[in-house]
Amino acid sequence: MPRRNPLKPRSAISAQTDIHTGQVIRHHGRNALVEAENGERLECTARKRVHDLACGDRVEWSSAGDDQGVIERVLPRTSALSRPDHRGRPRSLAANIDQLLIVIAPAPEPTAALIDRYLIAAELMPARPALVLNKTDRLTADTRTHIDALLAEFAALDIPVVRVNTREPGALQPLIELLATHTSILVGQSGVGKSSLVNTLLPEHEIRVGELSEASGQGRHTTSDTTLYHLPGGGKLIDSPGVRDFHLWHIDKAQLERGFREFHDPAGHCRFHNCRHLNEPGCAVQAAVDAGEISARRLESYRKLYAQLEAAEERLGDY
Ligand SMILES: Nc1nc2c(ncn2[C@@H]2O[C@H](COP(=O)(O)OP(=O)(O)OP(=O)(O)O)[C@@H](O)[C@H]2O)c(=O)[nH]1
Ligand SMILES: [Zn+2]
Repeated sequence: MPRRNPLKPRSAISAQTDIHTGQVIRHHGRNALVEAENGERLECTARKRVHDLACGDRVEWSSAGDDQGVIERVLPRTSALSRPDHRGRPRSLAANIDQLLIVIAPAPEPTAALIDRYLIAAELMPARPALVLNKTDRLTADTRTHIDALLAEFAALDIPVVRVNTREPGALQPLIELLATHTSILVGQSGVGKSSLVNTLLPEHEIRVGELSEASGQGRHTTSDTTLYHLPGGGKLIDSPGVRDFHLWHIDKAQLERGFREFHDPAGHCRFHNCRHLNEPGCAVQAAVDAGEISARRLESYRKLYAQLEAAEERLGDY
């Protein structure tokens, strides 16, 4: 057996050999519940050098006794969802999400412009967007026509669309299939049924299992904490009231254009390399609209958002 180097302190040896990976299920400040690779959960404290921990973060942790650990480092994220804190600085809410589910319902009446904004948010995270029409039991002859046209426009952009309701047994199946193999979040207007969907999708024990022990004091979970849940039908759901309320915060013009995925190809053929697709001659995005390849409404929506960004920039410039 090799002898331990007597000059090497014990702690340094363990720090080198006892590093594991895991995922943050829920956290409260520096206290986090981490799920290890083997599925076991342990309470961890993050080292001071670990900044901006978020639910869903993949971390390296070392053992600190029975069911206790120390978060040494956050591994690079594939995506992040952040929102401004009370001082306007961005704070990460959730990480490593790969699917943004935009929930709509016959009422409150959905608007295409709102969906456009969520699609920009998805593109920037980045995450795959999908549309979930909930409350299909509430469709009427009138609302059905409007909703069908709306969904068809987005389906034509290769955005997956499912139709569900929380009232009939089995009516969530298309959503369950969409959630499997992804780490998703649900977003949408107030009243579309996001809480009802989460409550129907998650078994009762999953809602409780993420709780941090009361013993750690600061680790007490509140219903507003962002939590990562394992879904019975496969896949993971990251959820909290803050995540459900998420909408687009400040973006710049380049980010705006990235959010309109069907513009990317034609934009490469505009006469001017810095074409804004507003009213420039030789604009290939406008030509694609004229040829019926891109929806005129989408270009109009982009131009409205562009004008809003411009106005916001001018206001800032006044200071
Ligand atoms: N008819 C019908 N009603 C539903 C369905 N899903 C949810 N609801 C009802 O719609 C209302 C709003 O549902 P919530 O789950 O609170 O909606 P939410 O999106 O979480 O709303 P906020 O918490 O305000 O963001 C409630 O009265 C639900 O019972 C459905 O599939 N069909
Ligand atoms: Zn152009």
